[in-house]
Amino acid sequence: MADDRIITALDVHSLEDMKKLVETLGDSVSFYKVGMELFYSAGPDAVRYLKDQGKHVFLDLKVHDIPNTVGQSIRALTRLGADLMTLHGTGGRAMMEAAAEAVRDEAAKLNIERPRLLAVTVLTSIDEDAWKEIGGKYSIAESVKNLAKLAKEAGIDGTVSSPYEAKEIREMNGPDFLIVTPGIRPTFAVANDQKRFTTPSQALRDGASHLVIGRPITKAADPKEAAEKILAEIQGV
Ligand SMILES: O=C(O)c1cc(=O)[nH]c(=O)n1[C@@H]1O[C@H](COP(=O)(O)O)[C@@H](O)[C@H]1O
Repeated sequence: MADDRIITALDVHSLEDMKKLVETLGDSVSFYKVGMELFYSAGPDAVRYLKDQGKHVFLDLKVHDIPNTVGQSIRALTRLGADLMTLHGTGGRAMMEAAAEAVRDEAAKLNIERPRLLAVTVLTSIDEDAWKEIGGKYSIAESVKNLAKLAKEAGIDGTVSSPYEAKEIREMNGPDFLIVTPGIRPTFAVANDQKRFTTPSQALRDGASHLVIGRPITKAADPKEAAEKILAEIQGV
């Protein structure tokens, strides 16, 4: 049976491919991520289809702009009824505050459950060399911690970070803060472009509330079997 802590990333570029995967995975997955590839190809129908199937939806569009634009965009996205949505923490305090206010206000107007907002910190494909190259002054760990603190202060519900930073964020931001970690690789999978990654059970032990897993499931020869192996690994963690 599915586990809401596992979010499967539907990184495909058509509604048909998405539906095929969702059918294949059946009741082994209850939470899906719609990211840029699928949303830019299929639009809001992708979210609607998943909600109609009774699935939870993480709408990962990583919004990043000036506060007014972000607030209005988050307002529009709130109407789609996703459970989780992302914005970039590096957009700063005022941008995150605008988003936090917009999502609360719009959900109250529509009388719907409020989507939870997550601030993306430092992408899991970035290592220390790549971080320095783009001007990172502090270590990745310090920078992620700083963004997680700022996000909480701005009224954001959680962060997207690598599993490496989960423990410190959990200690700092408390038990209710959402810590969503991509960069998850079961022992049977290859790393691809991920640089800061660990296994599903280790990420949960370190304090992650949800794990985002894409290719280890979706590109597996048997996606349902891969999902079930992951579910077995995290049982009891
Ligand atoms: O926001 C995300 O979901 C995200 C943030 C991050 O730092 N790293 C990261 O890999 N992701 C997403 O998580 C998913 C990981 O996919 P796989 O590497 O195939 O498991 C992709 O959809 C990425 O867009």
